[in-house]
Amino acid sequence: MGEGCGFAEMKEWCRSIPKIELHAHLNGCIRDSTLLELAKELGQKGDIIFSDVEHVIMKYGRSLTECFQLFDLFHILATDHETISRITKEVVEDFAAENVVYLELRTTPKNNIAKGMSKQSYLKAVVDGLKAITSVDASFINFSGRAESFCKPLHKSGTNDIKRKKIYVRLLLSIDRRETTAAAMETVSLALEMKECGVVGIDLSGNPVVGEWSTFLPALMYAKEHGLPVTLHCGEIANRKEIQEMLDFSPERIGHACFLEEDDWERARLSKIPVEICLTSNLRTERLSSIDVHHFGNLYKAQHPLVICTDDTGLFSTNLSNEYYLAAATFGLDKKDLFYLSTNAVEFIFADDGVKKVLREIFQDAESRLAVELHS
Ligand SMILES: CNc1ncnc2c1ncn2[C@@H]1O[C@H](COP(=O)(O)O)[C@@H](O)[C@H]1O
Ligand SMILES: [Zn+2]
Repeated sequence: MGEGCGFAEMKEWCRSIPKIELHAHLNGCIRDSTLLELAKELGQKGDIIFSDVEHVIMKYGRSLTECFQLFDLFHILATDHETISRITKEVVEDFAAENVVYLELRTTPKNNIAKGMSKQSYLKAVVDGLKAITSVDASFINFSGRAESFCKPLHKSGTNDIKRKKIYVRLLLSIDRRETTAAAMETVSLALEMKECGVVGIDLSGNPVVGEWSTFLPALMYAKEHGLPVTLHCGEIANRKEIQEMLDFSPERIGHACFLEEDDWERARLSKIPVEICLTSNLRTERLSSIDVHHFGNLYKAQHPLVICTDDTGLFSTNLSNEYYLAAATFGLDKKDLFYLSTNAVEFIFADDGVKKVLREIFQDAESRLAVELHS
């Protein structure tokens, strides 16, 4: 960490600077308090045994396998449309509260016949959650399109209230590795239909030991052909063949990248593919022996395009400010380094140039405001 700067001061700096979050899964970011409340309700209905679930929710360390068991539980707790809207609203409010100015929130649209849910109605519930946000100014709509009326925000911000946090939110639709080619195609078609509601790209995620690359490729190619950017969970486990196939696909970004080998990195370096770095997630799921050997160190030194992200704030009890702090504390970054790391992330977002322009202005304003600290 930068010399002459105490822990508390650095933590406050990480919280106060504007930040960009590009890798956060909706259901992985549910507040513990909300999960407990939902679990209590289901416990009272006799659908689950609350004491068992409470123990699992409050547990600190989780293996990668346990994470996916836990997602199955989260999906039971947050199944209906109302709950999806509620968690969306809360997650955006939480990111805005720690000065995230642009959030690309990803989520897997789900078909659930028992709940009368289709992928489309799931996404509508997410958008309803965005519309319901009142405590911060959330901008999430591409106004140019035909779905405008469906997406109209319900609440307008008060123009005199200069203290209100502002956050741009865009959505990535995730394909779960358990899904079939047809289901993956359905997600990509939905993303194309819902572009005007702020959907800006596609993600491939889910348990990395499940599924085959060839199953998802047709849908991902379809996205590419229609100009929809793609980010892939790549190399979360050591699967050499799949990592190479993923790099052959040339996604717009990759997440994790824990198990790339030297020649994979050579390709990644040449193509300058931005990497979404999730330090706490990788540490907790034991993707590396200790944080100081994380590939962030070498990539940062090599000035490779990087963006610090959380992955699952709820699951890993973290937030974006904490991830910036962890990077500083582990790799000796100072205030200025962190600020420019955050600023550079603007260039890797999937939203259009109009949003990029606004974000660049937000960072320029912050740079002027923080000039003394940045240049001391
Ligand atoms: C820990 N590392 C990870 N690796 C791979 N996929 C992950 C993940 N963390 C989360 N997800 C993916 O996101 C889903 C939860 O959010 P949504 O239901 O989509 O909102 C999980 O079910 C999983 O598919
Ligand atoms: Zn992830």
